[in-house]
Amino acid sequence: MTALTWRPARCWCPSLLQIFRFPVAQVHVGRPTMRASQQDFENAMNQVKLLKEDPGNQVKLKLYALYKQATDGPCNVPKPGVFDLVNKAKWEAWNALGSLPKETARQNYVDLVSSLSPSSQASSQGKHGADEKTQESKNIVVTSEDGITKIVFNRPAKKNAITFQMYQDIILALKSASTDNSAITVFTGTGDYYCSGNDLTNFTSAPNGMEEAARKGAVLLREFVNSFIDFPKPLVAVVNGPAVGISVTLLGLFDAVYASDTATFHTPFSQLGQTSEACSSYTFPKIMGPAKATEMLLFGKKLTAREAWAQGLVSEVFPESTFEKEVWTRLKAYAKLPPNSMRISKELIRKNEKEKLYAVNAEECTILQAKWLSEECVNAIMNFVSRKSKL
Ligand SMILES: CCCCCCCCCCCCC/C=C/C(=O)SCCNC(=O)CCNC(=O)[C@H](O)C(C)(C)COP(=O)(O)OP(=O)(O)OC[C@H]1O[C@@H](n2cnc3c(N)ncnc32)[C@H](O)[C@@H]1OP(=O)(O)O
Repeated sequence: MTALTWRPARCWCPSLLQIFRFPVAQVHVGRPTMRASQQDFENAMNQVKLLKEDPGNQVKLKLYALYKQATDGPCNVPKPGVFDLVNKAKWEAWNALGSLPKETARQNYVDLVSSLSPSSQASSQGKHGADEKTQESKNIVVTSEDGITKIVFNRPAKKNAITFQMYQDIILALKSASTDNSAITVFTGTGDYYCSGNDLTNFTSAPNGMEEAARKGAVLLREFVNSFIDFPKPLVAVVNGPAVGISVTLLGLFDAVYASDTATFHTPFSQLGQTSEACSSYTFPKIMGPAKATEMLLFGKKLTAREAWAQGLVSEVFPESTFEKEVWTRLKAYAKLPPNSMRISKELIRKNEKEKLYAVNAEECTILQAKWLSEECVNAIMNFVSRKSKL
């Protein structure tokens, strides 16, 4: 891809983007900030002018696109001619953001700029080899090679149950993967489970009281699910074993789901005194019809991999004996496809649903925040936590 000209001393303004020869930089996006204010945005624009090193083509296009989306909203200008490479690249980057809300674009701009600051780069330098781990957490392991960023649930002793920290690590991993130089992103699990869902002991640590824990949990869950709604690249689940709860409902926001024939899909929300999340109250009826969605989300029916495939939740089922080999061979081939075409086609599909998905996620989190404080939920959690002591 042609390089873009970088003039750190000059005022950073998208119209000054020229052509120059720099390798594409991998960007470690900093921990997500809360909603960015106009002042944060203006500070970030000034911070860009002070950058001493060229951040690479992809980052510059990302900055340009987020700046335009935050100031002008969705792309509203005609596409430049095929030979106008720089302006066409800028147009495509901006257009790929679709109907991303201005305030989200502003926040993402601030997050991206903050990750380019020297302190953030110092903490990430020297750690990101082509096939090395690109994330610190031991329970979420991120590697990147062959054009694939792999995000692994890595807590096999607890069936890959998701802790508070793991939610935050996944948000960070998706932000980083959205701007790295991989073509697709894949989730999978270590051990015999894909993921057993929310760590139910998350409910037992409420140092500032249950109401505060529930409020914080709802904020975390909403941001977590939004990071899947917003993810711009092809997102694939390699379901290597049983999947429970939120690891199942999130599949409705994935672009492809490949399952071993040992995988099962279980959403025991009613049994836990809880309700559906990750937009599944909208995506599951759309995917499998209301009757099948009810059996899963209300009645907690556990599906085999073949049943999940028949209901449209799973793209393809593979024999356990050949699962890993077949799936990774296929994904490495897919990762060689033109990334911009895949990204833009995904945006064409997703942009029609984004606003609806944001709204569904917000409503589900509000209802869950109340459910977590209900007697039904508290009793169910206590039963789980004390079940082994009753044996
Ligand atoms: C006050 C409000 C607080 C709010 C907090 C908010 C948090 C942030 C957002 C939350 C998002 C909510 C939306 C998500 C919903 C869900 O995901 S609901 C589904 C939750 N998961 C489950 O209900 C599964 C529970 N686990 C099991 O049923 C069984 O463990 C199993 C998965 C069927 C496996 O059984 P088995 O093969 O018999 O192995 P076990 O011995 O049971 O498990 C091995 C060890 O792993 C531990 N473990 C497994 N799953 C979980 C889990 N989900 N949470 C915590 N721990 C889990 C299990 O306890 C064993 O541990 P040890 O006993 O120490 O060996």
